[in-house]
Amino acid sequence: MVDNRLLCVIARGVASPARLLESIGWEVCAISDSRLLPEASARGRCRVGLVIGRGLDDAACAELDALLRDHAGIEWVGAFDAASLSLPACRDLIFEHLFDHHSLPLDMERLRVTLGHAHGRGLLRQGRTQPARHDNSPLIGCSDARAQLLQQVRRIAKVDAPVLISGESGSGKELAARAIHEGSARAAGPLVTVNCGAIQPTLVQSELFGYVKGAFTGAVRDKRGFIEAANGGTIFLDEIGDLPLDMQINLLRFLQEGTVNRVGSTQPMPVDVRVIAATHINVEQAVAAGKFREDLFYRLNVLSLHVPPLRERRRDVAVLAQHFFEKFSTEKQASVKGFSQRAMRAMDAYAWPGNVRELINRVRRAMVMSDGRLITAADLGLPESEVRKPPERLDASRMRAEREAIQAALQQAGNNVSHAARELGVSRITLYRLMAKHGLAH
Ligand SMILES: Nc1ncnc2c1ncn2[C@@H]1O[C@H](COP(=O)(O)OP(=O)(O)OP(=O)(O)O)[C@@H](O)[C@H]1O
Repeated sequence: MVDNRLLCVIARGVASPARLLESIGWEVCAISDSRLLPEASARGRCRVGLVIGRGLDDAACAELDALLRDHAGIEWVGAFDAASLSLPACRDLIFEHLFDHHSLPLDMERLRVTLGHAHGRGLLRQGRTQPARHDNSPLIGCSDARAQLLQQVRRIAKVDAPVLISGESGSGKELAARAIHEGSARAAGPLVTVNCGAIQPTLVQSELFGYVKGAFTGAVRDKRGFIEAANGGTIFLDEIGDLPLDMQINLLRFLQEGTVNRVGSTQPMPVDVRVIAATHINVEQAVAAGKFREDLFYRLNVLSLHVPPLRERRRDVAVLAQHFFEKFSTEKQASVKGFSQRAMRAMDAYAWPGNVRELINRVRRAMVMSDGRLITAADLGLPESEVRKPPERLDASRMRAEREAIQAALQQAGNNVSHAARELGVSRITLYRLMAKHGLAH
């Protein structure tokens, strides 16, 4: 991977950054003038950048802010002195643009590890910039869970049996039902969606099965129900767990016989409808509690599909957020240009109890509320999350453990190398060699 280990360095207040970074093991491309940066990154090999700043002021931070914003495709790491770090503008830089930051003077070993992680992240980012949309599915995402879901949807669409979709509210059950219908042989027929929980219990029967003139007061003419309206297509019964028990038996009869009886009529009417039901409750538990008919459960659950909650497919979060950001940007002339790194981290860390629906609402609201160029975690109404450090590489942790053990042994032995070597179980010569390796002067 040597060919990609080019480090673009912008230094402010540091005389010779290339010399400072001699031992880093990367090819260093020091940029003295911001106009040279596009040229350097255009060489296409530069995935990681390092900003070194000593004695920064607000103007220098503003210049760096513009520069980093223009080169957001590079994973930037920062290194600043304590005075710069105390500046709010410098802290904003860190949170808006940087993958990680260090304080000066540099700990070369730590920096080498961070740059390695930044490089790895750059590679990952390359693979995920475009959401997996080549399949033309309305289900946006790039996680393995979403790929599996699509595969199941395709299989289920090929057969004509009833389907029971489970999943938390807002996770995309209705969207999955639509995808099944649209991928099935019934795609040219209607898709009728009924929210069973939203219909008054007294009206469920007439809404689902229809009625004939004179069936009850107000039935002034014949009316077909939702099931008949879906003839030749699919009926999607959302929140099936809310269907009253006495209605469940009628639905079961329809599933068994393929006919409906309008209220007030004894004439069964054949209908050709595929049923897809969905619920956010655990139907097996509802069956055990006597709230859902077991026979209906088995009749509906011929094919089952589970839509995982968003927190179990975190890789979809950024892609979905970006998708809806772009969608709403075209709806109205938005001044916001995207999400800040901090906002991305906050979304990544959040549990999304309301799933995709909640994400859509938060993005839409943030686009209205934001008064900056980038959406912040606060605009999204999310708590700021700590920077999640990637796990340390094994060789780096071995090095760190070795150095710490030597330092501790030397300290305990009052810097007596022979004593420390004995405590560590190595020869004096070996300890001298190790001390030199870790830059521990005696
Ligand atoms: N993978 C996805 N890609 C794009 N949009 C999605 C995705 N999943 C869900 N949505 C959108 O999120 C919103 C909620 O999804 P949907 O209505 O399908 O959820 P649900 O599980 O049926 O919710 P409920 O149980 O509350 O009815 C919808 O606007 C839907 O279009």
